[in-house]
Amino acid sequence: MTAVGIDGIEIWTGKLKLDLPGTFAPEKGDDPEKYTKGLGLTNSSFPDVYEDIVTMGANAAKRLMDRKGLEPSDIGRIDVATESAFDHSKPVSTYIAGCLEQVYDGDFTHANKGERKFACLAGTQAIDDAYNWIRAGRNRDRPAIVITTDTALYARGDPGEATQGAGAVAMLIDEDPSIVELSTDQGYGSKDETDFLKPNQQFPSVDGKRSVQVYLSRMREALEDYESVTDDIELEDFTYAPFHTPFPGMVRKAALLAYRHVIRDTAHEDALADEIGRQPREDEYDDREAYEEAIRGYMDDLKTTEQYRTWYDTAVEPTLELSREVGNWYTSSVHIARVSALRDALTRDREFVGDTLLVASYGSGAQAEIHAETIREGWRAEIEGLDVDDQLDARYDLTWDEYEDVHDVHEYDMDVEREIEEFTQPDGEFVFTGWGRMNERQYEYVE
Ligand SMILES: CC(=O)SCCNC(=O)CCNC(=O)[C@H](O)C(C)(C)COP(=O)(O)OP(=O)(O)OC[C@H]1O[C@@H](n2cnc3c(N)ncnc32)[C@H](O)[C@@H]1OP(=O)(O)O
Repeated sequence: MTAVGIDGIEIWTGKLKLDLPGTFAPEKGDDPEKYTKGLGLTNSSFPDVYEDIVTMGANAAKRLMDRKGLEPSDIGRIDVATESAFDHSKPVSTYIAGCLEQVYDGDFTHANKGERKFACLAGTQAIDDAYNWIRAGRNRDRPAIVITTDTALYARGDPGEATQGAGAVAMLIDEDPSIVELSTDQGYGSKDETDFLKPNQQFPSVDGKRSVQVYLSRMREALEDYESVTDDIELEDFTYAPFHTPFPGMVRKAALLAYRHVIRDTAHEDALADEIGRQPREDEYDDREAYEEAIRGYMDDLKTTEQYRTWYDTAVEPTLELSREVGNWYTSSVHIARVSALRDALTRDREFVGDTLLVASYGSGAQAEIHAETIREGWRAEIEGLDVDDQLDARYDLTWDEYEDVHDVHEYDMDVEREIEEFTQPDGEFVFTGWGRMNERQYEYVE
């Protein structure tokens, strides 16, 4: 079977940043370590006044097409995954295609375009759609572009305000891919939940604490489902485990649960038995409460063991590197976790071809999905070509007052009467220019 997977990746970060321990924490009267140690975040990216989900997505896609030497007529499909769409009918992919057609010869007339929604999970689902379309032989040898793009903003004063972010990832899905091949095996955990939702509103209604529990429950179900269709998971089989990362502290919780689950009844559990005992089994306890208490005690001990720390520091911690610097990018979040892992492999000069990633995606509302990916021959050149560090370094560092202005500018229902100047100069990129006669958002390319 011909391999299908991710052939190219480009990232576009919002061009502003908010320093969480330095600027946000003092305003909120919080200890800065709540952000750096608790949530695990240093900065959040924000869009400048001329940026939005279309400009960020189009800018990432243009970089991808230029890098890969592609013209619009080469592309068979453009899918956008977002939970920040401003149009209930016209998909964001048409706006992005319209931007790209301003700068390339030819057009995307014969490309199938769409928009995928399932909170932060939608990007992974859009990759699935592209994969299935290629596997079904309907692609006429053409690749698909999948774009994940979000302005992850919460209402001012909501606890979620600490976990905002903005950015886009563009990925080329193709046969014989350069970066990773996707597995056919997948595990799902899915339930109707009301933990985080946006019923006809821009900012989420979110029950933050519950959303954390829902994430963990759906991930456990997805892992069990994945195990049911594959051989038992061996930790050694996966070099990295990129998770959906709303904030790194969330992944710290998920990774510990996953580790406990995977090592049960294995030599890893036996190896830890002298130090922290064996995992509590439910049938050893009189009631559920006592069992759960015992599990909590075991987990507290487990996370301090050298065995666990070594696995976490090698397979999980490196996937959090970009997230710490940019915050939650919703649909892009798991995809920047994968990029962080690949960048770590590059830094360590790993012999990486043929290694496997265990990729765990999640969307509120709620569904988790787990699959494996195998590293391909061309990964190194693709990752070396990314300029993420330059983009992060170039971000404008907002003061608190500027942050409030930027949040207001991007709130759809707020009429900002005062003129707010852009903080950065657009340079070789798409920008938002205003509204057209049918209330459509309009864009231009600035040289
Ligand atoms: C959108 C999705 O992807 S859904 C899945 C995740 N959900 C979200 O992202 C929802 C949006 N976010 C939120 O609602 C909020 O930001 C939350 C719920 C994540 C956190 O809310 P808060 O109540 O402000 O923070 P909280 O008091 O729980 O502190 C966060 C962490 O920092 C820790 N912390 C607090 N102060 C400190 C400190 N001074 N030093 C070290 N750690 C600290 C807390 O103990 C907690 O860690 P723990 O959960 O491991 O105990």
